[in-house]
Amino acid sequence: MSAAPAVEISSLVKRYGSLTAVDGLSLEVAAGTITAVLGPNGAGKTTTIEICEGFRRPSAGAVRVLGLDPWHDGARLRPRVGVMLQEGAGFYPGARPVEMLTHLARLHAAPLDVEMLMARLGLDRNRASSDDRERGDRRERGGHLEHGGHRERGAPLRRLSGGELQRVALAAALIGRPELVFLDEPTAGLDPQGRRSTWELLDELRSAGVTVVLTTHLIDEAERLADHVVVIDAGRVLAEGTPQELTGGVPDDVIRFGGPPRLDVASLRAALPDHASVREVTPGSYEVTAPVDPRLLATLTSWCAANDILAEGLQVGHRTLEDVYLELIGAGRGGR
Ligand SMILES: Nc1ncnc2c1ncn2[C@@H]1O[C@H](COP(=O)(O)OP(=O)(O)OP(=O)(O)O)[C@@H](O)[C@H]1O
Repeated sequence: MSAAPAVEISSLVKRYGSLTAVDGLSLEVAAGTITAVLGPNGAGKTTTIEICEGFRRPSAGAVRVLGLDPWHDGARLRPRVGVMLQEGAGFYPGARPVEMLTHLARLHAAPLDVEMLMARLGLDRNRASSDDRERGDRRERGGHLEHGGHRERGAPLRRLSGGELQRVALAAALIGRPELVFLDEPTAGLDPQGRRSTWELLDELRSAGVTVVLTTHLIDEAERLADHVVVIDAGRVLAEGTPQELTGGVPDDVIRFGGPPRLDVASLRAALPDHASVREVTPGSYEVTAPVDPRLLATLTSWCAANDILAEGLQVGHRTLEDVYLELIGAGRGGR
């Protein structure tokens, strides 16, 4: 398919005073795909996404979203794009989720059904939950129950848990049936079921042709969901590709094992072939990175035997996206 990219970012720069948060970043997001943007705190992910959403003005470079300039064409873009901000930023705290979503739905030409969306995101439970009743009862006993409606209509946003607010924020991004959604850490703080149902919903959106751009700190989320992963740090793209490309591009395999803390890794390193590297990842947890073959494994276990070390939980495995990510970030920081 040769559809135009949903998002095109070219040599983007964003400065906040003397700080350069985004430093010449270029990126394309193919229509109908899920792109995950990974990077450490302060890498420039939110800034980049907020520029795409039209909330921030670039210092330099060009951004096109659905073929439009988000800063100048915001009014044309807004009905076509869903935006999920962190922790429901900007919501009216006194509104109940159903009220807010119904209000947002009215602003769109062909919104999703509010009840259906709330049910899909587990927000219907909030509307008449035992907790809710308890809160209502408590207030009733105190003589402050507001026109008896609380039980029916659910708790206001200010009383929701962090995870519930996240779900409301996601619902708000999706209610208008957007062509493209930007999700800033959509599953941060969600329980495992919430994370799973969010992933299923995002899978369905992709099947329906919606383009999804999300930021996340959860590598497994990127691996599970994304067609395309972009790793950024210090406002630049360090690497990008499919999860398979990112993990498969490097031929090395990994052997992991446990033992006493502070083993002499230099001595182990010296016993192994030249191209192998050894590190103590956390105290007592070791990683040997090299193309693994039976001889390498035998050399490793012989070294352990000679040093009276029982290698616990010894495992041969391929590098995960997390391995690759940590190496990229480590290399980027080492080079600075
Ligand atoms: N409005 C602002 N004014 C000044 N500096 C800012 C502003 N917004 C962000 N920054 C700085 O820009 C850098 C990038 O921030 P950004 O929020 O884009 O990072 P991030 O990758 O989203 O981080 P996180 O994973 O912690 O959300 C940080 O150093 C941050 O402190």
